Amino acid sequence: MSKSSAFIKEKHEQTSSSLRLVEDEGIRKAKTMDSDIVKTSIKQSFTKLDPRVMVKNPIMFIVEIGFCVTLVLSFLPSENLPGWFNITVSMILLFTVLFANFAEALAEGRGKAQADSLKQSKQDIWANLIKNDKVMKVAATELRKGDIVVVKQGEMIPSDGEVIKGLASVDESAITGESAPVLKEAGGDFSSVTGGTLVVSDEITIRITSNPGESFLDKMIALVEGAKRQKTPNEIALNTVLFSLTLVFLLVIVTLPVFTNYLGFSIDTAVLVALLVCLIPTTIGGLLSAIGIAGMDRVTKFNVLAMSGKAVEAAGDINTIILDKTGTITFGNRMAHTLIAVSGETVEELAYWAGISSCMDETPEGRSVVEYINNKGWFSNGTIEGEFIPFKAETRMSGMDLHDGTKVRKGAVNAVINWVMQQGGNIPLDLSKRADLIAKEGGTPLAVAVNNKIYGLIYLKDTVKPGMRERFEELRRMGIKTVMCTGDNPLTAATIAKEAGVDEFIAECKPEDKIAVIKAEQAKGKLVAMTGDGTNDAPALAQADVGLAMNSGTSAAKEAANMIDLDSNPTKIIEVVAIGKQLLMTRGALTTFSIANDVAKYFAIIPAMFTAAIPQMEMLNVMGLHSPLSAILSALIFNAIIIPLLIPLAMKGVSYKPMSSNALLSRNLFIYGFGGMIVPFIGIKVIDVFVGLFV
Ligand SMILES: Nc1ncnc2c1ncn2[C@@H]1O[C@H](COP(=O)(O)OP(=O)(O)OP(=O)(O)O)[C@@H](O)[C@H]1O
Ligand SMILES: [K+]
Ligand SMILES: [Mg+2]
Repeated sequence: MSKSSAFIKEKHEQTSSSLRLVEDEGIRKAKTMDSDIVKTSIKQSFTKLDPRVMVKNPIMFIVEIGFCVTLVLSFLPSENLPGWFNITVSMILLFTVLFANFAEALAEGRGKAQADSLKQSKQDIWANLIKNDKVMKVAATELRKGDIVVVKQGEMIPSDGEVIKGLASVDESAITGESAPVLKEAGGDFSSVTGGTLVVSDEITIRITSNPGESFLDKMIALVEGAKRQKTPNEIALNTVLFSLTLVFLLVIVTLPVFTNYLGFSIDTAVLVALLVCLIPTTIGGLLSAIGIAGMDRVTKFNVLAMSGKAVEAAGDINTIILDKTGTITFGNRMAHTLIAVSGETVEELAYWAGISSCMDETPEGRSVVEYINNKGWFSNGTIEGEFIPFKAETRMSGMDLHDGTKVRKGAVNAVINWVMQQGGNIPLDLSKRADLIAKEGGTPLAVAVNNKIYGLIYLKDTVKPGMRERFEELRRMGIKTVMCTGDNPLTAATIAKEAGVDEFIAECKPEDKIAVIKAEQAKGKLVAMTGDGTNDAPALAQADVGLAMNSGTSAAKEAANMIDLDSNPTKIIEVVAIGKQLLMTRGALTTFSIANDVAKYFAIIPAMFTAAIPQMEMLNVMGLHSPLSAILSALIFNAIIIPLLIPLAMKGVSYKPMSSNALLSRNLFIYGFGGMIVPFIGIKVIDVFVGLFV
């Protein structure tokens, strides 16, 4: 095994333990950050009182108006109410709004802190720009798409790009927080590099792929800062429902005095305001945006960058996951393992042509072939004159057209058979039997042919990552179907699919087939996630509802996806799905809780409002509250303090265990619906005992 492949394998093996480490470190960092975040959040709670900001959250805006109205009233004489009542209501309302603002600021806080530390890694970087064969020192900020730069050991990579020459280990900890360096090499799926990361060994030539201000780091900063946070369609829909409900209550409250006047008594404005605030869904109104922000933040803590909240929510509803095989389910370092000659050809002859077909093939597969036969002493790069035919997912072959007219190809067995037959060649009788033996072991056979003759097979070996079976089992329990789509042959695909425990597989997939599979699922009304790393995965990543690209992958894949896993661990889609589900559930649970809460508040406020005029109403005072004024204040205070009490739940999310959606739904309805009715009865009663001491 070459140094680089051993390195990649070790890296993959570290992933699961490093995941845990990243989490621990996250907790430690979070502790030191927390008190700062709380301080700024308290400040923010006041600055967010600005009506121009508040109006974006209509429910809390109404509470703010209520605060203003009762504040003004407290300076005016009142007939029925004691002088302190208006100002007390006004202050409780002010705190209700402040608590909601605090929740939002707190949720935003961590991202802002993270953005600050990312900005620090965006210091001045110099680049060695290659122009007209000369090297020039320029500022990284002047680099444009298409520029070619050389980065040496100890230098920062000036901007995002694709390695076009060489191989180097790169420390990406500025972005991923992971200190072990990763290997970057030209060709294949490990070629993209990110600006702001450090080359720790060797030297690479890079083609820049982003213009100033559009780099990955820029996007990442904007993202964690929440600068461009947009409400998701789900959030907008829920907001609309909640606001409509609020308008209905507003209408009821505004028309109430008409009825009471008719009945011959009047209700004070402060009492009406209190009733309105208790009835409108302030709990969820105050926590809604915090829930969304915290959900995104949980994804980031797992080292996954989600480009939008919409993607995270979609992950929560995913029915099908499409995975590619190489580099996703397997380690992705398909390496030449053995050469097998067919129909009486010698291994040396096969090795010679395998070498010629691969000497310019910069893919990891191609390089591994050259390395393998070099190590055996079968081949040395002499002067081979010819035109290189690069590997394409469409042809599934690569090779050389030599200047003397000889055509050499290696590639997927079927592809090479077709190519040889087109030139009138014969297919060796023992070829398919030997290819099948390789495939049955989960290896990838590549046939090697020269003109119309097949010389034999290259056995490319790849290993399934450990723990896959358990991870896919977990997905099954969540009710999610897994489909492996691979460009490899059906037999290899079947072996790997069985070993990894995926539900279905599709072999000999070209990029457009991967899209077709996704579209077919989507047509059945399913939400589809796709994980991949290669350029050939990019169109499918874009088509999927959730596209998770590996950070190690090509920039095409990363551009197309709406999520990037900085640790390049494809099974992290499971965590993203769990976080998405948790986000949707948390929102649902707190909405249920918020609306169920109102029931208890009716029983507190309504009898209190009417007992003076209609003594029989006292019957409804089931809670035995001290006095009408104490009842109203207690309900209002409960309504306010339930917001900060629920902040931890909004931020952490309700607990999630893999089970069917129906089971989850009834469990949550019970806890948050039933609990939402019981808790305020107790809460209001307890508060009333205290308030009753004064009122
Ligand atoms: N460098 C190469 N030269 C020739 N043939 C290759 C080369 N690399 C891969 N192949 C052949 O082409 C097939 C498709 O490869 P490709 O990388 O497109 O698969 P893929 O669609 O990415 O599949 P996977 O899901 O396994 O990642 C391989 O199974 C192999 O037979
Ligand atoms: K309320
Ligand atoms: Mg691939």
